[in-house]
Amino acid sequence: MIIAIPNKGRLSEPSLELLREAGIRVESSERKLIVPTNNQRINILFARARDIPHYVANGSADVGITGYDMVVESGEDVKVLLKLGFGKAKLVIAVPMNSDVKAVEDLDGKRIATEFKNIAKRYFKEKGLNVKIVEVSGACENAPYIGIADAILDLTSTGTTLRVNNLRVVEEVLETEAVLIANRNVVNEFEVKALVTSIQGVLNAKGMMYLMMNIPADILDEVKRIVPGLKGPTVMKVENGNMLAVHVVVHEDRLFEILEKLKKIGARDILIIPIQRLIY
Ligand SMILES: Nc1ncnc2c1ncn2[C@@H]1O[C@H](COP(=O)(O)OP(=O)(O)OP(=O)(O)O)[C@@H](O)[C@H]1O
Ligand SMILES: O=P(O)(O)OC[C@H]1O[C@H](OP(=O)(O)OP(=O)(O)O)[C@H](O)[C@@H]1O
Ligand SMILES: [Mg+2]
Repeated sequence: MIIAIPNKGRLSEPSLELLREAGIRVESSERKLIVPTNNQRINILFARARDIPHYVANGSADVGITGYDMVVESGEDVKVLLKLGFGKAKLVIAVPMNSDVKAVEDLDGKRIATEFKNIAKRYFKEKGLNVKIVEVSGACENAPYIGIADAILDLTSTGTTLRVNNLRVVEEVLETEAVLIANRNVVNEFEVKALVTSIQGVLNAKGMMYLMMNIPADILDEVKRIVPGLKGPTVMKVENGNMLAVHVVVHEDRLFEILEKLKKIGARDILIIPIQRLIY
């Protein structure tokens, strides 16, 4: 199986990291075209995020990681298998602060600079607006100031770039995040399914902790109220005395309040271990 992942840019490191967590490590550090992994049946194809939908659709790679925006822009017919939770951004239409444009409808007859010409064309066509698309390949925010466009269609996440360039959002067009995509002919293959299970297991486990503790048997009901767990806690008898060992999965965000409550009602020997994979 060949997995295409971005060779540069914002999605590159997080993609490698996610694969590492899912047990797939890239063997060679050189960024060759196709690189083997610790798994004999898996190779990595390093490519531009923008090209990955095409490579997956034509079978050069079986699966790939890229931005959902890139999938939509490419128009390729690939299967989106998983949302990956990183590379989150919004594709927005923005204009200079002092522009007269209040709503998208005011853009009729105007020029829009973007790296997303297909999405832009489709969007304005559906709205019945006649605009001129000015294609740029980056640093789109400059376009209104150098006089080549009246508005831009570009990605924003923290909003910093829009702010420092004195631009305001008129409309949100698309929400994007990194996705795992597959060629439609291979979605049912064992390796592809195994990859989905592995990555899903990693995503499910994010922030989840395995909590173990010893409790006096008579506080079990109270403990269950504090930590219900996935399907109720696992309860085991401790060999000596009237103690129980309780194991339960909790989200790390809840630990702050949970631990104090558990301690207060008599839980002790509390151990907390991060969970690497969680497959429901
Ligand atoms: N500000 C952002 N916040 C979060 N994700 C982003 C942001 N900008 C881009 N992305 C995501 O990362 C993907 C790749 O963007 P990136 O900037 O890394 O490469 P690029 O600009 O398309 O390529 P190039 O390196 O050729 O300029 C985008 O398609 C989008 O899905
Ligand atoms: O809301 P923010 O956090 O400021 O992010 C938005 C910026 O991020 C992306 O550019 P990138 O940094 O990838 O540079 P590029 O134009 O070279 O692709 C995007 O095109 C915006 O310019
Ligand atoms: Mg970019």
